[in-house]
Amino acid sequence: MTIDINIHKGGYVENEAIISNIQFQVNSGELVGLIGSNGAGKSTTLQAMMGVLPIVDGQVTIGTYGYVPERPILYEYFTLWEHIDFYLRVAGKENSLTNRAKELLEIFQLDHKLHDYPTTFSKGMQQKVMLILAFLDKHSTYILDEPFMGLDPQAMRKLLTILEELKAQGAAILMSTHALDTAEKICDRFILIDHGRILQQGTLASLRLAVKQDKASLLDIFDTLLEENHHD
Ligand SMILES: Nc1ncnc2c1ncn2[C@@H]1O[C@H](COP(=O)(O)OP(=O)(O)OP(=O)(O)O)[C@@H](O)[C@H]1O
Repeated sequence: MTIDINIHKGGYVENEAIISNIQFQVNSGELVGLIGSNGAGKSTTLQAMMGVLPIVDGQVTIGTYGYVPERPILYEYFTLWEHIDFYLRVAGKENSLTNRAKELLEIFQLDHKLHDYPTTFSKGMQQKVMLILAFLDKHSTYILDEPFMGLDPQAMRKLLTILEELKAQGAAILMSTHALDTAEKICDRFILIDHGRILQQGTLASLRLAVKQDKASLLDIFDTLLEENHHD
C-alpha cells in the first residue's frame, strides 16, 4: 500500500470541516479516480494528503510523490529550462537536462520552447509544463488534480500512455477528474465524494452492483448516488 488516508475532519479554518471521514487506500500499481462535483472537496482532500491543508484531524501515510496542481503554478521570471533545472536541483539531480526531461519535452512537444517563459504559454501548454515537472523524477506516488485540463486529444493520449507506464512500474496514482468517460476506461477503482464525504468507493463492477444497474456508466452511477444521497 502506498497511500493510506484516514481523515476524521479537515478544513481551512478551525471548527469548519470541509471534508469528514475520508478513508481510502491506493495500492502500488493502481490508478484511482477521485470523482465529485464542483466544490465537493476533491482538491481539499488532495491538499490534506500532501500536508498543506491547515486543519487536519487524522492520519495520512504517503511515500514521495509527484504532484500536478489544479491550476499551473509557474514562476514569472523562469524560462521552461529554469523551471526544469530548479525541479532537478530540488530532487538532487545533476544540473543538466536528464534523458527523462528530454523525453518528456519531446512527448509534449515543448522541446523548442525551452528558453521561453511558461507564463506566456497557452493554458494547455502550461498544463504540459506541470505534467513534465511532475514526471521528471521517479516517485512511488502521483497525485494529479484534474490532469487533463486544457490538453488537446494528442496530449491527452500521451498522458494516458505515461499513466499506464507508471502503473506498470508500480506507482500508486490518485487522480481527480471531471472526465468521467476517460476515468471509466482507465481507472482501476473510484472514490465518489459529495459534500466532503465519501458517497461510495470501489471498482466499476462493485459500483454498478451498489446502484443495481449492471450496465450503468460512471456518470449514471454518480448521478444515482447523488440523487439517493440528497433524498436521505
Ligand atoms: N483556500 C480555501 N479556503 C477556504 N475554503 C476553501 C478553500 N479552497 C476551497 N475551499 C472550499 O472547500 C470546498 C471544497 O472545495 P474543493 O476545492 O476541495 O472542491 P473540488 O471538489 O476540488 O471542486 P472543483 O471540481 O470545482 O475543483 C468548497 O466549498 C470551497 O469553497
